Amino acid sequence: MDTIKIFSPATVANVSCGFDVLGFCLDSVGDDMIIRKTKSKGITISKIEGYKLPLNPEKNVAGVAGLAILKAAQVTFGFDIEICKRIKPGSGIGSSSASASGTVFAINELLGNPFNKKQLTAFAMKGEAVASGNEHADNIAPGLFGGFTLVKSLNPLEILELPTPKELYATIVHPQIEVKTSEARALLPKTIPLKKGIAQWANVGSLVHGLHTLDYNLISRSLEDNIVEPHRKQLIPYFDEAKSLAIQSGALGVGISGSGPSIFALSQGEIKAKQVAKAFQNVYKNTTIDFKIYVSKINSQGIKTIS
Ligand SMILES: Nc1ncnc2c1ncn2[C@@H]1O[C@H](COP(=O)(O)OP(=O)(O)OP(=O)(O)O)[C@@H](O)[C@H]1O
Ligand SMILES: N[C@@H](CCO)C(=O)O
Repeated sequence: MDTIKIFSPATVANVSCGFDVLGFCLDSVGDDMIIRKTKSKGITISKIEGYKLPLNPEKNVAGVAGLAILKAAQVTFGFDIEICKRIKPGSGIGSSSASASGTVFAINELLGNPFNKKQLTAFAMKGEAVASGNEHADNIAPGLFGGFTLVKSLNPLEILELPTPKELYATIVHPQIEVKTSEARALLPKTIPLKKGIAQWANVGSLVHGLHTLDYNLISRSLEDNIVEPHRKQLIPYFDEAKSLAIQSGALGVGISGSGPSIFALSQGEIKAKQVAKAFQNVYKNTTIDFKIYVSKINSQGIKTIS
C-alpha cells in the first residue's frame, strides 16, 4: 500500500477541570487527509484545501509530526501530505492536533504499523508544539486512542484510556473567531491558590469516577473549572450567556473547548444535546458573530482509515 486516505476527527481538550490532561474525541467534524509514499526522502505538503496554512513542512504541524516519525523509522523514502481541512485553525477543537495525529497515524499504517499509539502520540506532540509553543497531548491522545483519555504524565509519556459512556453526547458551538492557543496560554496565572487546586483535582477524580460508574449526576457535578475558565472566558463573546442557557436546557456541564473560542457541552442523550444546540443558536443568532454548531457522539474509535 502506497497511499492512504484517513479521517482525523476534532477533539475537545481540558473537559473543564482537566487542563492539559483530559480530552475526548468527536465524530461529526474532522479533516480528511491523503498521504502518499514518495521516492525522495523527507516530507512534502502538496495541497491544503479549506484554510490557508503553510505548505512548508517545517512550519506546518503535519510536516513537523511527519518528520518526527520519519526520523525514528529511518527509511530511504518519504511521504507527501494532502489535507482537506474542515476544522478551522484556532478553533479550540484541535485543528492543529488533527493534522499532527492524522499524519503520524497514516504514515505508521503505510509503514506496516511499527509504532504503537503511545509512540505516535510522542511524534505528534512534536508537531503540536509548533502551534501552541509547548508540547501537550490532551488533543492528540483522544484522536489517536479514541473516546476519553487522560494524560497521566508527559515524561515519561503515559496515556490512560477512560470509558466512553454510550449515552454521552457533545454539543459544540464554534464562534468563527480565531483564538491562538499560545495567546490563550499566556493569559493564565503561573501559580494558583491551594484551595482552588484542591477543588480542581477533586473534580478530575470524580469526573473519572463518574465515567467509570456511568454516574451522570456525578459527571455533571464534576464539570467545573475555577482555574482556567475565569481567565479565558473574556476571549469568547457571550460565553456566560451561552453557558447559562445550555445548562437551563439540560446540559450536564458546559465549558471552554481547549483554549477556545469553541464552547462544549456534554449531555445525557442526543435529544438533550440537540436542545443544547438550540440554546447555543438562540444566543448567537442575534449577534454579529458567525458561528457553527455540531452535535456529536463521543467517537470511541478515533482516527480512521477511509481507503
Ligand atoms: N496543519 C495545521 N492545521 C491547523 N493549524 C496549523 C497547522 N499547521 C500550523 N498551524 C498553525 O497552528 C495554529 C492553530 O493552532 P492552535 O493550537 O492555536 O488552534 P487549534 O488547534 O484549533 O486549537 P486547540 O488546540 O485549542 O483545540 C495556527 O496559527 C495555524 O497557522
Ligand atoms: N490544554 C490546551 C489545549 C489547547 O491546545 C490548552 O488549553 O491550552
